[in-house]
Amino acid sequence: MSAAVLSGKELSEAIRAETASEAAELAAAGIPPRLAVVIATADESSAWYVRSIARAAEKAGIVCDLVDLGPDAAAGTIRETLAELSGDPVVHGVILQTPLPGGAALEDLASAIAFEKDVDGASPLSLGRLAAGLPAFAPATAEAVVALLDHHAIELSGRHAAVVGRSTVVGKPAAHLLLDRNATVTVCHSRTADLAAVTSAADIVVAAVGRAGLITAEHVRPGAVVVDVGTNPTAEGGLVGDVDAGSVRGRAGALTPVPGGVGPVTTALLLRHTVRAAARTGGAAARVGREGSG
Ligand SMILES: NC(=O)C1=CN([C@@H]2O[C@H](COP(=O)(O)OP(=O)(O)OC[C@H]3O[C@@H](n4cnc5c(N)ncnc54)[C@H](OP(=O)(O)O)[C@@H]3O)[C@@H](O)[C@H]2O)C=CC1
Ligand SMILES: Nc1nc(=O)c2c([nH]1)NC[C@@H]1CN(c3ccc(C(=O)N[C@@H](CCC(=O)O)C(=O)O)cc3)C=[N+]21
Repeated sequence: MSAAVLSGKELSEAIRAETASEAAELAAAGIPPRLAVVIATADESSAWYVRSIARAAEKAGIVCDLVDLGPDAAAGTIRETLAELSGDPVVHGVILQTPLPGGAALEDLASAIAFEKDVDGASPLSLGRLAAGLPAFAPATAEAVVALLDHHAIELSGRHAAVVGRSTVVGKPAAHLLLDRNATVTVCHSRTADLAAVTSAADIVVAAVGRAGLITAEHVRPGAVVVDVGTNPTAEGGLVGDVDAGSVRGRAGALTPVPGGVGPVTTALLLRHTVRAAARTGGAAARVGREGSG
């Protein structure tokens, strides 16, 4: 048996096409959607993401500003930059890349991102609302995990999902989204005593750790669905996941590839969020305009 390949290509292309047409409408209405990417890291997987965002934004007709503060930026500088972008009326979306310098916490700095511009759902307000089941942008990666499973018609309700990783960017929000879909969720992390025992009891394993090849066949129950979120740079200049695809492929029922799985869907959803954020400010401006002239 060889696991089915859960590609993100078709889904990401569909989201990008829809996003491009919404962006064109907004631009025609005088509201060109604009995303600011704040970078304070030399991390190679972040660099992959930033390149992917910039390329996809250009194709979708979204203006993308890369604000690179350097890997030694002080937390105060990052915070001020986020506050400034939040106050800039031509910017509709703001994302702060992780990891952050000097152990700064994303959830602390991201509180400087205005709620309506928090297109990667990183601020405590967005995350709190997500956990409470209230409307907010979900972190694009966590949303991509569920969107990719939905796209491939994988049932979530009543199934046991093990999420490996508990970051604010992926693990925790992915657990909330899966819970919202009536999965029974276990969250694992670096102190989990027997990782293989937990993950091999699950129907769905989501790996979001950042360690190449951590998840091997012994972590996976025969026929389980495995979602590989990891994007680990290789010495050859490529990307590999957290899943040892060579061994897991022969045991899992389905597996997302890296590259070409969760990554492209993440990028597409971030751009969709940006366009939706722009549409909302546009709607508000139009209302103000009507009220002003009426
Ligand atoms: N494809 C995509 O769209 C995206 C990919 N990524 C990639 O996903 C990966 C994870 O990213 P991110 O969540 O930001 O990373 P973080 O470093 O913030 O979090 C990693 C998590 O993995 C846990 N962990 C570390 N070692 C182990 C272990 N041996 N066993 C079990 N758990 C472990 C950590 O536990 P603890 O909390 O105890 O330290 C932590 O919760 C990275 O490769 C990143 O590049 C990220 C976002 C989007
Ligand atoms: N606040 C924050 N949110 C993140 O979501 C976040 C982050 N910080 N820091 C870095 C990691 C890493 N990450 C990736 C997303 C997509 C690809 C991606 O699109 N990869 C393509 C390959 C690259 C390409 O060909 O475009 C693929 O998997 O097919 C890679 C990496 C998001 N991250």
